[in-house]
Amino acid sequence: MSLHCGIACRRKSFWCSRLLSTYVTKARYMFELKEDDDACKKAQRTGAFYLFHSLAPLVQKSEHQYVVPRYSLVELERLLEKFGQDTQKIEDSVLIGCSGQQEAWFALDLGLKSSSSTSASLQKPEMETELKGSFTELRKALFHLSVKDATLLSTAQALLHWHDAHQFCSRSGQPTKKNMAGSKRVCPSNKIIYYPQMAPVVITLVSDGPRCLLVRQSSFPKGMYSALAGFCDIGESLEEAVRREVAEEVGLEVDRLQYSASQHWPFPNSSLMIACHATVKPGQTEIQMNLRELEAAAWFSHDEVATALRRKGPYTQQQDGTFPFWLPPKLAIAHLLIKEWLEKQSCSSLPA
Ligand SMILES: NC(=O)C1=CN([C@@H]2O[C@H](COP(=O)(O)OP(=O)(O)OC[C@H]3O[C@@H](n4cnc5c(N)ncnc54)[C@H](O)[C@@H]3O)[C@@H](O)[C@H]2O)C=CC1
Ligand SMILES: [Mg+2]
Repeated sequence: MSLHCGIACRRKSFWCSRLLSTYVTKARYMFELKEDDDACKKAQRTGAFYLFHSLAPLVQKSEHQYVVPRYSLVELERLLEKFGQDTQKIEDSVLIGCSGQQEAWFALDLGLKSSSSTSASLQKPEMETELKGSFTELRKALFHLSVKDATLLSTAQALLHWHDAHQFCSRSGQPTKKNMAGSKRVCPSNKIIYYPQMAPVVITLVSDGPRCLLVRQSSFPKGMYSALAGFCDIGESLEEAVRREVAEEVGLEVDRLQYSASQHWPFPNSSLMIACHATVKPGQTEIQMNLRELEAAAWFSHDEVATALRRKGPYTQQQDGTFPFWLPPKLAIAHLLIKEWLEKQSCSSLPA
C-alpha cells in the first residue's frame, strides 16, 4: 500500500500530510528536518531551544517540581550577543523533537566547545543569573522533572554527549561535520558517516515464584536495590544476554523469559534498556554473587517489595546505622518491572 494519500500536494515537502494522523505527520516532519538542512534551519526560526552547559540542563527550581525553560531563536540570539558570542554557535544545536503543531525543539550546549564553531564556552554563573535558573547535573534533575521533560532532556543530553565525543573521524583524524539536525556527522575527507549510537542493555527481574531477586552495586544510592542489568555483548541475542548476565552476576540459570518494555537511558552514555521477566529453574535458587559486579543480592518477598515501593524518600540513615530498603523511582524501567511482578503476585494470590 502506498504511503501517500494520492491527493496532489502543493506543499514543498517530502510527504503529503493530508488525511494523516497527528502522530504520522509529526514523524514525517521530523524525518524531513533530519534529511534537509534548509528545512531544519527554517524550523529553528519558529522552534524552541532547551539550554545545557557542559551537558547539564538548565532548570528552574520550584518547590515541588523543576521547570524547564525554553527560548525562541530571537531570544537565544539576543542572549549570545549579550555575552559577546557569535550567533553561529546556534549551528551546534541538535533536533530533539517537535509538537503536534510542528514546532521543532532543539537543544544547545553553551559550555561545550565544538570543532565547527570558534566560540568560546560561556561562563556558567553569569548565564545562570541571566537565565534565572541553574545548570543541574541530569542525574540530579531527572527525578524532579515531569516524565515528558525528563524524557526530552534525556534524549537531548544523550545526543549532545554523542556529538561532543565524535568530533573527529576515527579513520582520518579530521574534524567531522554535523548535519543541521544533528542526526549524523560526516567526515569531509573520506565521507564516512557516523550515526548516534545506543548500547543495548538487558534488565531482568528474576523470580522463583513467590520471591524476586534484587541486587545492589556499590555505586547505587545507599539502601537502593534494583533488577539485574548488563550490557549486551556483540553477537548476542536478547535471550542470550539475559541468560549470561544472570549467570555471571548471581550464578543462576533462568528458565522462562518474558519481554516487558524498553526505555532509553542516558547513563553512562546512551543505553537502550530492554526489560524482561525471567524465572529460575525450580529448586535452583541459591545465589552465588559476583563480587566484582555486585555488593549485595537477595530474594525478597511480595510484602517486602510492596512496603519498599510505598516508601517515600528521603532515604536517610536510620538509628542502627543502616539505610531503609528502597527501589528505583517511577521513571526508571526497573520500577515498572518490579510493579508488574507485584501486580502479578497479587492477582495469583486472589481466590478463584
Ligand atoms: N533505568 C533503569 O531502571 C536502570 C538502568 N541501569 C543502567 O544499566 C546499565 C548497565 O548495568 P550494569 O550492571 O552497570 O552493566 P554490566 O553488568 O554489564 O557491568 C558494567 C560493566 O560492563 C562493561 N561494559 C560492557 N559494555 C559496555 C558499554 N557499552 N558501556 C559501558 N560499560 C560496558 C564495563 O566494564 C562496565 O564496568 C547501567 O549503566 C545503568 O545506568 C541499571 C539498572 C536500572
Ligand atoms: Mg550488572
